[in-house]
Amino acid sequence: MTTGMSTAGVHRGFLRKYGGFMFKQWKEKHLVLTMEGNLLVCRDAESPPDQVVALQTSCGSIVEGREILDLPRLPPGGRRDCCFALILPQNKFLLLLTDTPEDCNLWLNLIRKVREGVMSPLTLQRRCSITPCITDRDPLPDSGSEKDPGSPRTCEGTPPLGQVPERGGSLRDRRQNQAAGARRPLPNVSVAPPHRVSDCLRHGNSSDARAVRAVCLLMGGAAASSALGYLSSCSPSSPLASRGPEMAHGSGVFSELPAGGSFHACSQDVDSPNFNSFDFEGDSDFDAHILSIPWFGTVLDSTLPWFTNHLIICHLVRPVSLMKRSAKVGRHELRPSAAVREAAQAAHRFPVSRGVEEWIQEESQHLRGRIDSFKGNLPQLDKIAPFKSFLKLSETYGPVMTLHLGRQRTVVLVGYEAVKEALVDQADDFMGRGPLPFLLKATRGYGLGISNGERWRQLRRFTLSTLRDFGMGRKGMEEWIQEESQHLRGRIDSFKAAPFDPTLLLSCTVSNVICCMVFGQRFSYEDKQFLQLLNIMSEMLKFESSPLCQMYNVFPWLMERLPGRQHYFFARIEELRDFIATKIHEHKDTLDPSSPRDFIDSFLIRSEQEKDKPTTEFHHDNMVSTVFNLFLAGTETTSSTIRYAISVFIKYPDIQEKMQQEIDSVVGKDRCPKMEDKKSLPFTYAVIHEVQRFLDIVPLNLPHYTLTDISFRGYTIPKDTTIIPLLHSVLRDDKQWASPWTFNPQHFLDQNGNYKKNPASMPFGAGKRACVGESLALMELFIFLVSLLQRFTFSCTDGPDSIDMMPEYGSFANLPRRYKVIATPR
Ligand code: HEM
Repeated sequence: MTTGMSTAGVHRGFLRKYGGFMFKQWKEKHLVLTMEGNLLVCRDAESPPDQVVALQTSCGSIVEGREILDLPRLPPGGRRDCCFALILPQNKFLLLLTDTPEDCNLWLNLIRKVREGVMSPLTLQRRCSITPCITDRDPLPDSGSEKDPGSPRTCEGTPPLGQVPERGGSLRDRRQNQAAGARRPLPNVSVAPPHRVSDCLRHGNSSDARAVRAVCLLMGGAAASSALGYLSSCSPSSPLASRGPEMAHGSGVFSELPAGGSFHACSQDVDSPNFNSFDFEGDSDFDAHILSIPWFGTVLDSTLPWFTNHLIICHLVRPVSLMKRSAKVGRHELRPSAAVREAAQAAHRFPVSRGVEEWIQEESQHLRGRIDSFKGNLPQLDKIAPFKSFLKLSETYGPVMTLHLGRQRTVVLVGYEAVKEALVDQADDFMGRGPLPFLLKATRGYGLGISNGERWRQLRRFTLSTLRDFGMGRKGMEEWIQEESQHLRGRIDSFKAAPFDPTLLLSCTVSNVICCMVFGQRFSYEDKQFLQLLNIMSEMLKFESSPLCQMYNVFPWLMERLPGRQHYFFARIEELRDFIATKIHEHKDTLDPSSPRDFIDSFLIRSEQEKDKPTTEFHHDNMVSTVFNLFLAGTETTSSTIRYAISVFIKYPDIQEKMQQEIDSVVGKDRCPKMEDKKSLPFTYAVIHEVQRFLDIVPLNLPHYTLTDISFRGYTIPKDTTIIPLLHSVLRDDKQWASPWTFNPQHFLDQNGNYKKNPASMPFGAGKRACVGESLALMELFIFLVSLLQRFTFSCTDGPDSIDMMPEYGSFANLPRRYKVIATPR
């Protein structure tokens, strides 16, 4: 635990906080004692305060640990003499626990003196002899980002971006950092303060003793009553003391409830860390998980009613299990609604009565309010296509804007200039990958795609060099693709110009290329296991863009416990992982270290070489998950792009015809196309790039992440900020494209009809984290599409007008619409 320090204005430090009427769990909090005599209780050093205690006006008294008669159970290592409580108005109190008695005394002395006005906090700072860990900025709630010269502009409805966190270090260190950051001021748009729940039963603001009892009953019963008892007995000045006898410990309806510690004795499920993360005080795992994947979180609004209902039921599960030990409480004749009663009974076979219903309803309103505050800017976003909203918001807030997607601070970079400056010019600063709960689960946190730091560096270098060794972007790979294109054409021939859906077939074709590289083999298009795996991958992509997956990314701990289709998908993912593990096993059995056949062989050889290195990243888990990454990322992206290109051919027959003429004149109808031909096929190559630009398959990019505080365009972006380099805005940037919203191959052609590169063509991302499969994907797109047009003309039954070029937007990927196509041999 860090201890507080002060010089220039603020006393900062960590204490553990206990607040509200019932004891739930000790939470680590960041406390700030300000010059004005406010004690700010923050989630962490960067968050705006969850609670502000004006010591001179709001703190009725201070009670030390030894005076507390019925102290709730302390966490491991906790000591009574490290504890004290601030008694606040409206029956609230704040219980604080430090690591050491010295810290406790320090905080007590400072707080007492400030509260009693013996010293102004300013004087205190001068006298205080603690090691300095200071800020020269005042983090009062109203000092939001308006006063913060270094934060990217914040959108309306957003809590202010936290100031650069004070990560230890001296004032001099930080001044140097600031100088280096060359921060510049930006006016802040009006900022909604974080929502606060007032008059909440659970938080004890109500003066209705009956209601408070119900809250105790609902939210923690026994422990809560003990806490109330403690307050009554240790603080005669507390308003609680005048509450009446039934509120005092040991009296009235709670008299037979066990002591505070018994709260922890309830079922394991209820006591699990994840369950306890149901904390509506804004300081728990709940916050940590909520909307960590920004675009997935956008469904929260629409799913809120569902979520709230479930929360209430979960809410009940806890008290009901506690009531088992205090059954006499039942004489209040509380009766819940049928639904709630059913859920409670199903969970615990315990009758609950009706009066609770109203309180639950009221509580649910507070809960909704509280959840609203968690949503940050989410209500402002399009739920299906959040990238559209980002683009719109940037018209007001500029190309570098801060949003809070849920509680996750997120900086969105809009337009080619901003994205290129970040990903390319400041590649080192922006190379972190943001955490994606769904992918974390699927990969168990291993593998290239999701990792950071040394693991990522090692895996990325190895993957790139190994894929190149096996021909990625080279002749060897070209031959594989040519061979695969023959299989594809043969298969399409077999449809004899009848309409067919090319989706699965194209997945087979593209996946086989990856399979050659990774597993050293291709699969027949009839292979049942192969088709099964492709089905899983396509289901996964759909799942990733679905509201269910978004729920998972927002509330993984909850969705893990609730029944639902998510478990089906995770089971399917396990099948995919099992398949990979089996292949690895087979490779081990047949490995010849002097002659690696594919990616897996190379990985096994490297694992063997590093087997005595304790920090090696070349182990089984990283191997399975990296192969998983390649298999997944390399299949659906490329095959969907080919499918979209076929839709373009049908929609614009003149473009198709022009390409065919060009191909006929350069490659002819019989020779296999090769990459070298692209120089002589400028129109064809331009169309392929325009297809990628217009499809915009990964509009938000994969999330990046700041691994340290960084300076960008004069702003300081704190560590642990999610970065969205909005690829959609780059591919539609009107400064870079003549007609960004129209399909126009001229975007990639100069006046002489030669192919012209455009640096804003970034469908693969850019910089250090850019797609490792870019050259492979481009080769596949070129060879497959050219060889298809050599042999077929594409159309559909309902004619070009029936083709909708707008993809099906998803929160993760934009996928082309599915059509039955007709491939007429030429
Ligand atoms: C049209 C096809 C493809 C598109 C549009 C595409 C797009 C992307 C994008 C936008 C990223 C994220 C870049 C960033 O974070 O800034 C990415 C990452 C990645 N792609 Fe692709 N990709 C394609 C094909 C492939 C193929 C064929 C492979 C496999 C060989 C592949 C493997 C990966 C991997 C492993 C990553 C993660 C890289 C890392 O985190 O360091 N992709 N891709």
